[in-house]
Formats: sequence, C-alpha cells, structure tokens
Amino acid sequence: MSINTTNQIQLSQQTILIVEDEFAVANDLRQILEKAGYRVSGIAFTVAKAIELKNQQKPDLVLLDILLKGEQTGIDLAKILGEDNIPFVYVSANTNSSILEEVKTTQPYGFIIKPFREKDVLVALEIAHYRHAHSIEVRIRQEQALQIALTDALSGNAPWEQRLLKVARLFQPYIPFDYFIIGLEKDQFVDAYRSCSFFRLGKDEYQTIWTENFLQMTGLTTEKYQALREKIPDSTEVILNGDEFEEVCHRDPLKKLIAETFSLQSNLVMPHNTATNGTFFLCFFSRQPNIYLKEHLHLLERLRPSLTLTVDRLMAFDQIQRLSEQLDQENKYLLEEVKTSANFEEIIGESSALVNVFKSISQVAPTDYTVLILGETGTGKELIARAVHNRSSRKGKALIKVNCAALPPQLIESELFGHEKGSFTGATEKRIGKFELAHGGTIFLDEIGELPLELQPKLLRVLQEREIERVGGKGPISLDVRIIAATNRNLHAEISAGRFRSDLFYRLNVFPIKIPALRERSEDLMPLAIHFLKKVSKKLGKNLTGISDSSKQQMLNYHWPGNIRELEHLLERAAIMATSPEISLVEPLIPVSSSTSDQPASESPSPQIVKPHIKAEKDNIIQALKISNFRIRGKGGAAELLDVKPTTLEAKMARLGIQRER
Ligand SMILES: Nc1ncnc2c1ncn2[C@@H]1O[C@H](COP(=O)(O)OP(=O)(O)OP(=O)(O)O)[C@@H](O)[C@H]1O
Repeated sequence: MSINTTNQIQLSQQTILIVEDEFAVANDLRQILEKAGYRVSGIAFTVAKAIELKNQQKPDLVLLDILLKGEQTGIDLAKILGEDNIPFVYVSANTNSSILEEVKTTQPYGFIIKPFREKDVLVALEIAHYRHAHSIEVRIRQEQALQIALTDALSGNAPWEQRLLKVARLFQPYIPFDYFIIGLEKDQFVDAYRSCSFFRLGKDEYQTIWTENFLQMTGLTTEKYQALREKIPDSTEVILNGDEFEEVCHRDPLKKLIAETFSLQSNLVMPHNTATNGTFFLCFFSRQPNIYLKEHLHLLERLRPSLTLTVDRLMAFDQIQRLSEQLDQENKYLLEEVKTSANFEEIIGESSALVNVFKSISQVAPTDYTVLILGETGTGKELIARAVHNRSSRKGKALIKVNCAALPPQLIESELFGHEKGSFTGATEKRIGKFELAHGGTIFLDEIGELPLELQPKLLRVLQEREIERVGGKGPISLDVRIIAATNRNLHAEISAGRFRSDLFYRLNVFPIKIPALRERSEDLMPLAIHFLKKVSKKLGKNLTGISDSSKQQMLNYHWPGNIRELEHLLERAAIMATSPEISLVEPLIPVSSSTSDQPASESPSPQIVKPHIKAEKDNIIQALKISNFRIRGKGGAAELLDVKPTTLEAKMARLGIQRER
C-alpha cells in the first residue's frame, strides 16, 4: 500500500498520543509523526499519565507500548481505550505468544515491532485510520438497522409478549444477556404494556417470565413482592459488574432475588422516561461477572431517542383507543339515559331548608370532594347530584349513574370495574366498567347503602387509591373520577347492624348534603305542584291552569312519604283525568293524623288508599318481622319465614313503608 498525498494531508490533521516509557523511542516516534504532519498530543510513560492526557484531549489514535513504568500495562490501557472507542496500535518488541494472545483480545488496529522504520510507523497508522473509519461506518449502518428493527418490533401488531421477545432477540448479538427485563413500570397503562422477563435457555431459546410466573418460581406472595418493589432505588442508566453488582443487590432485595434465582452476576440498566410519566425499562443481566462495557451503555444511549419515541407513540395510540372506547360507551350510556331518565333542568323550591342545600352545592361543586347525599326516597337526591356535577369543572364530561341496588349480584364487580376478555364464562369481549367510563367526569353511586358488604372494600380502594382493577386484569388502572354517593338509608344504623363498613362511610362522608323531606318544607309544595302541572299539561297538550282549593288543602295536610316523586305522579294522574282547566285529585289523600304508617314509604305511586290485599301483605311482613325480632337475613330471619329473598323483602318493605328497625 502506498501513502498518497491527499491521505497524508488528512492524516496529518490527526492527533496522536504516545504511550512509551523509553524516552529515546518516544522521541523517535514524535519526530517521525511530526515530520509527517501529525500533531502529538503528549507522551506518557505510565498508564495513569496516559489516562490523564486522554481525558484532557481525546486523541484520534494512540501508539502504545506494552510494558510500561508502574503496575499497569499497555494491555490494561487498551481495554479502557476500547471502551472509549479510541483506536490504538501497539509498539513493542515483545512478541511472545501469551502476550500476543492477550493483545488480540483487546482488538488493536495494528502492531509495530520494535525496532521500527519510519515507513513501518506511517503505514501502520494509515491502515489503522482506514480500519477505524470503516468500522465506524459499519457500526453506524448496523445501528441504524437495529434501530429500525426495534421500532418495527415494538410497534407491530403481534401480542405484547411476542413483540418484547423480538426486541430481546434483536439485542442479544449487541448486548449479551442471560436474563432480560423489558417493558413499562409505574404507568397508568401498565396493564397493556407491562414488563416481562426473558430467561435464556439456549442459543435462541427463551422462557417468558411474567410477574405471576416469577412469584411461582420464588414462592413469593404478591404482598411481599410489592413490598420488595417499593424498596427498588430509583435507577438511572448504569453498569453493574462483579462486586458493584453484589453491593447494589444488598440495597435492592428484588434484584438480589432475581440474581440468586437465575445465578446472575452483572447487570446493565437503561430506563426511558415516557411522556405519560411511566418508565420503560431495559434491564440486562448476565451470568458472567464483568461482561458489560461502556460501549454497551453508549449503544443504548444512542438508541434511546428512537426507543422513547416509539414507546411514547404506543402510549398515545393506546390512549386514543381508550378514549374512543370510553366515548363509545359514554354515547351508548347517554342514549340509554335519554330514553330512561326524566328531564332534570330545574330545581324548584324557595324554602330555607332548600336554600341551605343550594348553598352547600355551590360550596362543594367546584372542588373535587366526595359528596354524600342523604334523604328519603323521592326527595331529589339525583337532581342534586346532577347539580353538583353541572356546576363543577367536570361538567363537559359524563356523569355516570350507578344504582347499587339494581346491579345483578354476580356482575356487580364487572359492571363497576370492567373485565378483560375471557376473564369469566360469558366475558366474550373486553368491557370497560362504569368507573372507567366516568374517567375525567363524575360517578354517581345511588343507593350506596345497598352495596353488598363483600364489594365495599373494593370501593374503598377506589376511593383511597383512585385506581381500579378490571376483573381478570393484570394491573391497576389510575382514574380521575369525582364520586357522589346517595342513600335513603341511615348509614349509622347500617354500620351498627354490620351491613356497612365504617371505613367506607368515613371516606364517603366527606361532604354530606342532607335533603329535607317534602313535609319539612311545605313552602315548596305549591311551587312544585304548579311546576309539575305545567310540565304535564305540555306533555298531554291540555290547557291546565290550576288546582282546586279542596285538593290543595288535602295536599297541605298530607305527609308525603314518597316525597316529590309522589307529588309528581299524583298530579300526573289528576291531569290525565282532568276535564276542566282546574284539576282535582283523583283519590283523596289521607291526612297525617289518620295515616297508618308512622314512617314515610319509599317508592309509593299511590299511597292514598291502602288497598286490602296490600294491607294483608303489609301485616304479614310486620308479623314475620316481629317473630324474627326484626332480623331480615339469615336463619330464622323474616325473609326465610316469608320464603322470599332478603333483597325482595327489603324492596317490599320500602314500598309499603315498613320501618326496618324498631
Ligand atoms: N326540587 C325539585 N324541583 C323539581 N323537581 C324535583 C325536585 N326534587 C325532586 N324532583 C323530581 O322528583 C323526582 C324524584 O327525584 P330524584 O329521583 O332525584 O329523587 P331521589 O331522592 O334520588 O329518589 P330515590 O331515593 O328514590 O332514588 C324526579 O322526577 C325529580 O325531577
């Protein structure tokens, strides 16, 4: 090979560090290099000095003697230069085979045997330069190919596990590992893109290890595992070889357990922070103690931008999918709502009791506090819940209503929290639950006092952690939901009776709003009656203008156990039957003094006359309650005596206005 002039000029701009402890040889080299136009950045007699000079100014190439002053040899220095990707050429008289074997492991760019001629040095330098430039080009091309392959693997359509396995396989030739953890940690989408591990069994054979498999292998309980996870120190990119690895294992018991289970001795960690505040981890482990080098880390650093971008894109797609799913469900829900619910545009009433309720609404609505609405049946609890939602910043999002009393017992959990496909017989499709549907908005848990005891801890968890877990799901999902609950039950009595958890009550009872019964705000009676009359006239297309005096009088004397709903239904019936603009009640209302019930009835569309068969049923129930000492459930309870389900009995009691405890 000849040295042409153009190359000579290019080479001459290069800086060379000479590491040689014989002054005469070092000086010779300097003269040869400077004559050829190279710049000599320094001469070092020891490895320590060489490192110092290299750190001050990174040379383009190093000429390196093997045996140097001090304990470290040129071979030790060569390893450091290799990690920094600085090419080097040995200059030595030492050619015995054991040294040459060691020299080869450092992958030098040449070897000049002493004594040398000027030409030997210059040719060796030019070849070294050519090889290094070429290897950089090859490396860049390989890395670009790797980057594209990794992006393709992660964003493909295959199941998540297969995508991760593909990534693991792509990494193996570049960063060798025996155990590899990859995936998302601490992210709200953790369920979809959660991390898993691959344990290398053979050349291209891997065993997938999900958390549940790891727990099985190690005999760890989920609680213990969570406790260990909490002890994981925040990690940045790091190489942990040999002793350093052992030392970190003392501080990180989970890493220690992984190391012991799979006999691992070194580790390379590279976390990527995602745009959704999660961390996408690449964590390589090897059974060899000193395998990870700076160049591995540098490769990961170079790949980091494209990997982070790919993961962020995945998250964004996922989020879009979740939102469109939520929108879809929300639409279905709202369509259903429009069909089934009344028009809630106005709250009528001027009584001081109701004005206090209005005050409470305006105080609490703008906050995110949980609201507990208390009041008899038909007092307008749902109306108030909607008012709180509509006056909050969440009004643009959905208010999802859940009637806890009407949920089918076997499906209640799935209704509230959703389920994954195949999580139980009949779960043919993935379904998002009411809580997820309410994400960003409000959930209204009506009849909260009826929520089965076994489900109460799950609701408590949502209130505490603001996260849910789908039935059959693999991890928690964080939610932003405002909670409004309502009940017509006396929750203190429910707690005493062991039917309601006190911790759940305290979580719900953050801001209670008590809605007074209609009989406690008689000022509101006539305005409400006129309001409903107008509404029903419009609906029926009749010209109805007023209520007869005798009917008004009866209404004022009545105690309204079914409250406003009862009033509404009463006026509806009267309006349907009306033959003149002034309506009269169809049936007489029994005034307070002669009422048979001492307690307001629930759902009571026609409480005016207690018909004989209803009376008989009521007497029967009261009799059974007396015998069972007012116990509804369990052996010898009233439900068993009457041969009905306890929930049916409770519904009947509410309908007939039978008080539960005496
Ligand atoms: N102040 C009010 N102004 C106008 N309409 C009202 C008012 N309060 C209640 N209503 C109407 O009365 C009916 C019953 O109200 P709502 O369903 O909100 O009661 P509730 O307390 O939630 O009943 P339940 O305990 O049975 O679920 C609804 O049609 C509602 O629109």
